[in-house]
Amino acid sequence: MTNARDIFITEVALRDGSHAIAHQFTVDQVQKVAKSLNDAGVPYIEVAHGDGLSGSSLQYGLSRTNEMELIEAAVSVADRAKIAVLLIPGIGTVKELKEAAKLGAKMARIATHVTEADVAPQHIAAAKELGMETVGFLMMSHMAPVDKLVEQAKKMESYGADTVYVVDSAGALLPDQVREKIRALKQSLGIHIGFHGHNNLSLAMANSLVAIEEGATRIDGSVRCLGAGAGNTQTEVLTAVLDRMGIHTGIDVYKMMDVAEETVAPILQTPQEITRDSLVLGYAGVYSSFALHAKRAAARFGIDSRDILIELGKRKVVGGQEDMIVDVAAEIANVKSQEML
Ligand SMILES: CC[C@H](O)CC(=O)C(=O)O
Ligand SMILES: [Mn+2]
Repeated sequence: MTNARDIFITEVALRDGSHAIAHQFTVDQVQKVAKSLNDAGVPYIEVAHGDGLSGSSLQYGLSRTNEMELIEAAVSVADRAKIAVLLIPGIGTVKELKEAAKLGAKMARIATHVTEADVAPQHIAAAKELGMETVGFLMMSHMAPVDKLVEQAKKMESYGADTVYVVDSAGALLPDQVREKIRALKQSLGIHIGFHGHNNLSLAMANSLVAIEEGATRIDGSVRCLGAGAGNTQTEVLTAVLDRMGIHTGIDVYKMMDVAEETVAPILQTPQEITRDSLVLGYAGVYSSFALHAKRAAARFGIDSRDILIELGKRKVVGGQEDMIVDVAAEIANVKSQEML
């Protein structure tokens, strides 16, 4: 085994986990988590609102703390790790990207729906000009057949992305589907391939390992599963499993366990687990970040949140269409009240 990393893990709890705690991170929390991740040897730590730069809004959920303050706090303690930011074109703009870069963010992950890579070139180019490492992040990858995914990934490559990710936003992909997607990308592209899983069907670890088997070298994880829905591939577990497999991540297994137990667990009001809502996200193929919104809409209209999520899955709703959650809930409540007459 050499000292070089075989697999580069990006820790996403301080961005994807923002969904799970309704965007309530404080500077103190981010600083403590980022420092302990940095000290454990995690190479990339993503920090932003759950919906990426500029996501704080009534539609997506208001942040307790300005994300630029959070990024600055993370940068101030990361002397080894690079701080990454996520940007969904249209929610975030080049202006916020420049601000984040000025504060010291070194990686930009430009996220689009899996069929919409075309909206990314401007932001990828801007990130490159700012000297940032760039990632094309193809969300809701379960919604595209392999040839479509390859077409879109090639676009990301042509725009200058250093890496392209298969993003299982809904936690809906099965291992064989991950296998064929990553295999096809590996055969067709000359850049790094990454995988971002959600654990709604309890497959995030299996899917991450399959992705690695097929040649992915960039894998996302969230410590203590602090991510949307049931969370992501659990970073401390992934680190231990890869170590057992002789795959070098550069992360200290004991220190990573300590981050989970001592720094992140106390932040969670309830442990991240596969609840019936997160299970339905994976089962119906719905965005993991929709879970909290659906729960609130269900309470407001006195209906079962699973009915909302199943209907959203049928309608193939994509990220950015959060307003549909309340529409669907109102429709279901209306139908139910008609039935009771
Ligand atoms: C809404 C952005 C989303 O949370 C990005 C992501 O992590 C995913 O699609 O899984
Ligand atoms: Mn995610």
